[in-house]
Amino acid sequence: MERQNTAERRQGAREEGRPVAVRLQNVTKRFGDFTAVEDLSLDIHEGEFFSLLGPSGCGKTTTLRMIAGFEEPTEGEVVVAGRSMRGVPPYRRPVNTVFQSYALFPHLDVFENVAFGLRRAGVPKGEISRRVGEACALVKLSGFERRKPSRLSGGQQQRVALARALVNRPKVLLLDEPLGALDLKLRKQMQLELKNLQHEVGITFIYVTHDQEEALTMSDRIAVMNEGRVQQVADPATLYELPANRFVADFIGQTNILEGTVEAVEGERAVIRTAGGLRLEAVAPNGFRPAVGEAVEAAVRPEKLRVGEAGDNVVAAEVAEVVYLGSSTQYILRAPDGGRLVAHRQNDREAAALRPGEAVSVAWDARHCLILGGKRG
Ligand SMILES: Nc1ncnc2c1ncn2[C@@H]1O[C@H](COP(=O)(O)OP(=O)(O)OP(=O)(O)O)[C@@H](O)[C@H]1O
Repeated sequence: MERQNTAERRQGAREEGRPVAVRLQNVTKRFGDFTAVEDLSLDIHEGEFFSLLGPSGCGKTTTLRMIAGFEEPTEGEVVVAGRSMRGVPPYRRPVNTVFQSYALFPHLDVFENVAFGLRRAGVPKGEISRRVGEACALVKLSGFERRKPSRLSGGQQQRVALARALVNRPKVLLLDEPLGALDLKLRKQMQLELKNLQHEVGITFIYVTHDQEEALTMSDRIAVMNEGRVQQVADPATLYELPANRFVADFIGQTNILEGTVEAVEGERAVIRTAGGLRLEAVAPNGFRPAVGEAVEAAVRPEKLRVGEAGDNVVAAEVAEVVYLGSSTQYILRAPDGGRLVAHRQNDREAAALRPGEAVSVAWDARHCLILGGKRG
């Protein structure tokens, strides 16, 4: 817990000075006796690309719907641009939502789909024309204004949905898995486009996804959620390099978890003994200090494991499985204590591939082996 707070403080320093666009203050949402979101507090800043990331059912969409006004918190407060949103209906909030299902009007062309809200609001014709033109240009749909949605690709339809949300000039854009219906290649392309677009318009984006790679690619900061609770809020590199707990370490990327008992502690460094008798050096960053005798878990990323090289921790292992991944090869290794380790090695022409059954040594540095705060959670 202490580590999480330190990471948040560090983040806070970087975001300081930027006004808060959306503040969630001790927000809880219950459906009957089920708690979907529990005591959630977050500040999202103006111009930030902020993602809510977590597995299915962790409460991301419910959080977004409370900001949009489709749900009211059971407890706590949603504040947008300094104003409490309690009792404010969705259409009066300075936010707009883009959903995974684009919900375009099939009988209207691109221009009219984008213009729809402006017409209803009685915006003068000349201004509608100008603003729709600008919004279409932003999402690279100039020239498509007279096409019907049925004659657009999935990616283009999603761009229409974006243009429609941006044309009202919201302070905050809420995006609920907006790329979920696209194939992988288009999805990757749209991730970069969305990030560029956000940079260009400077609007706060709050993005919901269960895809960690997507969140890492696009976000300034990410809140990782599980079972209705925020686990850690940090920028992508901090989440990856300094996960606050086992859930975050497992959810963001791949990781090896080593269980052991603390034998010695000196400053940030600690020595752990695994149940199978391996002696490992590790670090406990961010002020967290394990006690001697404490049962802990430590995490080390597969790409930090070096096969056949030296390091602070060197373990004799046997290659159990070799998985070719294109740019890298994944080695599943059996350690002498019976543990399983995953190592990644970049492929290059010189390095001969290892074979199952081969005996190897595997090494990693103590600074890459992070103690996660034990089994207290
Ligand atoms: N109206 C509702 N009534 C009862 N339970 C609900 C309601 N809305 C959501 N829930 C429950 O709250 C939990 C969180 O749902 P939510 O949709 O916020 O999750 P999520 O993280 O967005 O998941 P997904 O990625 O699957 O959309 C789920 O267990 C869900 O079943």
